[in-house]
Amino acid sequence: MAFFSILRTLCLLALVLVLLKMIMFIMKLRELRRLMPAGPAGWPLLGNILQVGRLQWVQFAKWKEQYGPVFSLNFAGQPVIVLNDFAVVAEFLDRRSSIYSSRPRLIMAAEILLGGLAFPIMPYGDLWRRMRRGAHEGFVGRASIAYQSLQEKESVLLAFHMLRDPHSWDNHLRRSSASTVLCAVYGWSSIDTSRDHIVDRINHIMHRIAQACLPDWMAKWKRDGKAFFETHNAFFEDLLQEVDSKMKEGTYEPCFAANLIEDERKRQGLSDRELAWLAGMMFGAGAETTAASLAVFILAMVLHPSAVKRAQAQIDKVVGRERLPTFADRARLPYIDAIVKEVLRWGPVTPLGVPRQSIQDDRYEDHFIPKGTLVLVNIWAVNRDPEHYPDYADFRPERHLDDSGELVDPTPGIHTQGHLSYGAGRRHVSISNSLSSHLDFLWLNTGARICVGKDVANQALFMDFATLLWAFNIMKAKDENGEPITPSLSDCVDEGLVFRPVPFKCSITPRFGEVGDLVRSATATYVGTNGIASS
Ligand code: HEM
Repeated sequence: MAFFSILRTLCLLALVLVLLKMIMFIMKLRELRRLMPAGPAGWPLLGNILQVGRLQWVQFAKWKEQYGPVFSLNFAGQPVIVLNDFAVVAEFLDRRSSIYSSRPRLIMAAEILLGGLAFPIMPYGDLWRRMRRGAHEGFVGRASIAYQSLQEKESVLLAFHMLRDPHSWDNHLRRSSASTVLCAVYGWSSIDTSRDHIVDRINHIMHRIAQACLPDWMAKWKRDGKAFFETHNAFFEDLLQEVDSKMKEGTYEPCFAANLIEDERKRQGLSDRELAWLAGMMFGAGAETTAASLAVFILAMVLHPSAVKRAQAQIDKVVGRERLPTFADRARLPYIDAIVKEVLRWGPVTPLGVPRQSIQDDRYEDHFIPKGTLVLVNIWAVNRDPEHYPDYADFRPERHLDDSGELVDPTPGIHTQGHLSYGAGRRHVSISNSLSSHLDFLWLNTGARICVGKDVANQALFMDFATLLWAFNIMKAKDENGEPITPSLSDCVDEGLVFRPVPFKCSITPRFGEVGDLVRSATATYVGTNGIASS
């Protein structure tokens, strides 16, 4: 009897202690929120987690109206700040980049399941710096030009598949983006269905990585533990090994992986395992983002026939109707580059970017921001910053052009991209490409987290947009009564970190009689008449 009464007293004591600890924790959090930038009040333990909803960026934009461009949240004890306009992004991610360039440390997800080798979500540190340098040398500035012939070829193949089966346009965009990045990384010739399982597998890994940004208790798969890492590690190592063997036989195609193997072995910078993951992550980060931006382009063209008309007039003048566009036409097709910028601004496919985490205590105006704060950049809201885009809801490529039709930056002094869809991470001023790329390299010491694939992505989007607009009319589909179907502007599909428009019907038809022959003969010069990759 006495034993049970002691046990009961001990249990009660333990309960009181737990309650006391919880109360102290809640009070500490309250005090912290009081010092941090103002933000919405939340529930006692869960904080604001249940208030954000599916389209978090839209809710964040509403809170911006109430609390200003920087506000704080509490995600079950994790302090968070959200940045919502260009000025605060420049303040935190450019001027204070040495504090705000890291990523949250996700022990179970990033370190155990992904072996600490997933570069896009890796906290700032020596391995990130070495991998970023490898990626930078392979993709940024002048290095991106090496991929232009591959991108021209993939655009022709994309047009070929569109011509054959326009209804499956979304599949063609996905195949084309996957193919472009895989060929750039591993030196393959254009992919066909036999490589689909590889694309599926890398996409599967990237979806897991996207979930890695969730707290451990929200993702059941994290319990799979080390087996996940071992399986996928072997997969990435095999892909790199294939390139290495071809290099030894002298049968390889120049590509990012081959350059990495050659340079890093000389420099002893990255181990074979690290190289294998770096190459795999470039595909993972680049393919779905580009494919989703292509889908936003189709949506924008369907909804804005005047932009299609103006683009096609410029293409007809510069390229004519006897050949397909190439990169040699780019300087004389500023309207197409303006469409690239406007598609990325208007429909950012990573509306909240990739989360950052601060690495030391900081002060902003009168507020305190503790070390370890999660930093979310509301790219969607920044791209609608009314100070730079008064008519932000409209799709208007002209905003990126001056009166003579040449490209200008609608966000002068802040960002040369004209939008924030590639993230941020170093001050962008108007400087030449090579100087910019040199500065990016120096910036590695303080953190240059902006998308490392942005130059390659801009090129791919330019070439695909120019080719599709040269070849096709892209319009609303009609329903059974002959009425045009207007696709939804706001619905989107959540693919982890990437959001794309919900699938919609549209009409993609050749613009003039010779398109079919010209596209078929261009395709044949690349892959031969019998060897055309099928989707
Ligand atoms: C339209 C296409 C693309 C979009 C919208 C996009 C967007 C982004 C964004 C928002 C970030 C986070 C930047 C930050 O934290 O500030 C990022 C990072 C990254 N992107 Fe892209 N991206 C695109 C294409 C590509 C391509 C084609 C590649 C590679 C070939 C690539 C490779 C990466 C990598 C490796 C990172 C991580 C960089 C780091 O953490 O240091 N991306 N991208």
